[in-house]
This record gives sequence, structure tokens and C-alpha cells, in this order.
Amino acid sequence: MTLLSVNLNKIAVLRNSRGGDEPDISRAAVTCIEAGCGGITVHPRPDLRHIRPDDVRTLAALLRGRVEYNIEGNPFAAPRGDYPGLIALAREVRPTQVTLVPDSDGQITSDHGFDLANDAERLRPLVAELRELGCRVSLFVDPGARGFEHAVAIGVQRVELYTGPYAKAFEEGNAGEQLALCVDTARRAQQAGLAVNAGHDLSQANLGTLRVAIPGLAEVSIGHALIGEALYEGMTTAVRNYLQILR
Ligand SMILES: CC(=O)[C@@H](O)[C@H](O)COP(=O)(O)O
Ligand SMILES: NCC(=O)COP(=O)(O)O
Repeated sequence: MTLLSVNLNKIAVLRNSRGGDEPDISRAAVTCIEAGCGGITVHPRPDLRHIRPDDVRTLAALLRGRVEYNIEGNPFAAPRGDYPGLIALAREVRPTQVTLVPDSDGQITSDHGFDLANDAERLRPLVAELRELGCRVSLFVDPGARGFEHAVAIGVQRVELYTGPYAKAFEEGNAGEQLALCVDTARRAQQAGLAVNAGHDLSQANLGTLRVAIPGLAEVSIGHALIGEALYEGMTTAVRNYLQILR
């Protein structure tokens, strides 16, 4: 079964808008876990706009031994203020998985993956350190990405397929081409020896089609849509609805 990892960034957005501790990240995580999710994802950013380093630490203690912990982010973003950098956070909390994402500072959200042929060498020492720490390493990649052998050669175990273009096409009623691209990319990654995750703008509407089309999809990380849907149906129901889709 495909593992559902709930991204809690948007809970932190709401909390940070007023200061204080509500809505509480830990309570949200526990609610998702009790509803049956297999993992929690966070994507701390240097501008601390949502998940903060202390959230990363608190969740690490809460999740250990319960569900997978996936931390996403740009490993090359320089430390700034309270943000010590992605690799430094991984050293501290040793999550189950670190997903490396090449987003630049100030980006509204992630919108592209690595160029595997060109980026592999500068990623090599980071991947080695993360593996040494006991973390599984995944790289965010575009639909249509090439050069999975470079990822395998530096010790990467998974890729996360950027599903934003698929989600947009789905919403516009013409997902066929983007879906085919995702399926082809996932198949080539799997053939190279990588497991395949997927994420970005996945929702209860578009997940089922993707899930059926990609055999062996290891994990989906979902935040924006799920937290929005939870406003209407409650978080427990939203998580259970996703689990039903992933069955
Ligand atoms: C890599 C990815 O697609 C997600 O982690 C997404 O970028 C969520 O980050 P934000 O919540 O900051 O948009
Ligand atoms: N890796 C994708 C993720 O964690 C959540 O992305 P989104 O559902 O917030 O677009």
C-alpha cells in the first residue's frame, strides 16, 4: 500500500498568523496518526514562514517509533537566524527520510526538481552524510526527468515525483499527457532501482487516478489540499478518505 505522509506546513501557517501555539502542530500530528496515516512531512524554509526548527525537533520526539518522519528542503540554503540549515536539522533529529528539493529562497512553493546529471556531484557528499545518519534519501524530480542512474550512483534511494503539473492539468480536465509523463518517469526511476514517492498539489480529487496509474508508488506527501479539505470534513475524516483512496 502507498504510504500517506501528511504535510503539516499549513497548520504552522495558521498558527504563525497570530503568534501563540494554536493550532497546535503536535495535536495535528497525533490526530493524523490516530486516523491511520503512515507518516508526517514538514518542509522548513529559511524564512520560517511556517514550520520552524523547534517544530522539527518537537515532531521528531513525538513521531519516533510511531510513524515515518519526512523532512523536505533545500540542502544548499544557507543557515539564517534560527534556521540552522536542512542538513544540520537532519543531524539533530535523524528523520526517517530527507527529501532534497532545489527550491530557491523566497519561492512561494516548490516548483521544480533536480537536474540529476548536473546536480549529482554536489549532492554526493550530502547524500553520503544523510545515509550515514541513518536517513533514507529522496530527491525531488520533475515529470520527464532523466539520468536516474546518477542518483543511484550517489546512493539516493528514492525520488519524489513533482505532481504540480499533473494536478493543474487534472483540474483543467486534460490530465492525460501529464499523467502519462508521470507514469513513464516513475517506471524509468523504478527500473533504475529507485523507489518512487509523489507529491505536490495532490488532493482527494486527483490522487486516485495517479495512484492507479503508477504501480508500486511508495509514498505520497500531501499538505495543502488535505488541510483545506479538513476545514470542511475534519482532519480525521480527511486522512481516512485519503487512506481509502490509497487502498
Ligand atoms: C516539495 C513539495 O512539493 C512540498 O514540500 C511543498 O513544497 C510544500 O512546501 P510549502 O508548504 O512551503 O509550499
Ligand atoms: N512533498 C509534497 C508535500 O509535502 C506536500 O505538498 P502540498 O500537498 O502541500 O502541495
